[in-house]
Amino acid sequence: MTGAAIEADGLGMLYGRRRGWALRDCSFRLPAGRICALVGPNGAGKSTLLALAAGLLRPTEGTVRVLGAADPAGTRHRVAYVAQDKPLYPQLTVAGTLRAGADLNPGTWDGEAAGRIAGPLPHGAKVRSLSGGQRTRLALALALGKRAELLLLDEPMADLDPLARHQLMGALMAEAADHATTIVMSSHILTELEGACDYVLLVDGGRVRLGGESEDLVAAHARITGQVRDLAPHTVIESRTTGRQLSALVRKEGRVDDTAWDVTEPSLEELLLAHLRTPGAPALLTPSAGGPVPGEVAAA
Ligand SMILES: Nc1ncnc2c1ncn2[C@@H]1O[C@H](COP(=O)(O)OP(=O)(O)OP(=O)(O)O)[C@@H](O)[C@H]1O
Repeated sequence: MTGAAIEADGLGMLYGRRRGWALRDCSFRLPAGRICALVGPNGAGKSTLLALAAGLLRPTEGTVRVLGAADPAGTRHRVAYVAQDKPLYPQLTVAGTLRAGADLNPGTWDGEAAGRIAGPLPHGAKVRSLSGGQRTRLALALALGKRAELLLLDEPMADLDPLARHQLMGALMAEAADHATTIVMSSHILTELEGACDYVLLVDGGRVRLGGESEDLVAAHARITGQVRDLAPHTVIESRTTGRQLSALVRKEGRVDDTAWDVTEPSLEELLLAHLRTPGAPALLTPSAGGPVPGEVAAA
């Protein structure tokens, strides 16, 4: 098994007693080299999880190991974190910001990578005069220039125009492929993540609900349509009946009887939406994400 970029064990975060848990009982593993989509509704705990992994918050309970280190704060030089509000020094120019990136990362700074991302920006302009999307581009340029092993990106594409989004997503993918960089990217744009990410963590209500390779998570489910009948032994994530017709998304327990139903594979977006609509659906982690290895539970 490859090394883990992030390993969380019973991770919990309470900002204040009256606010309730932002994150609770989170245990999962993210193998190194993956491009992971971090999805979930507003307030699910995505930013909290990223800030814990970046070592900017200390967990209230449990642990999070990052690149093998027990204290994520001690591994910041190997991690680049782009927060949702893209904090930058407003009085610096674009060129000055890139120079600061080089000064702060001696020996590892990749000026060419940063330059490729920052290219379209007005280099003499002060950061405070940049639009939201331009600031995002600059923050991503700093993150890529750092040549980090792990990129933690909190809704990086939210304020980019579609062309910039497409281009920057391509640049991130190229970075990941060339340098085996692990990327964790939170986003609400499920269609965009589908083509780009090979790993998924779905967080809801402060807990990890789905975790693993996108392909394996999709393959563990089926969309079935046909005459209304008992769906056991499969776990129903959501279902709808119209007259005698049934349409359901199920988690497969063994083979689905395709003589009785039309069986198709759901898209990743369909799968995520179904789980978001059904907060009570049981959690599923694939073995690489720390879930049980098939057969092991029965043998135990
Ligand atoms: N600094 C903070 N102080 C107090 N509560 C906080 C703080 N940051 C987040 N929270 C609370 O923790 C919970 C999780 O918030 P978080 O920002 O991690 O969610 P999120 O999934 O990133 O949401 P969004 O998709 O809206 O960005 C929410 O209830 C939020 O109100």
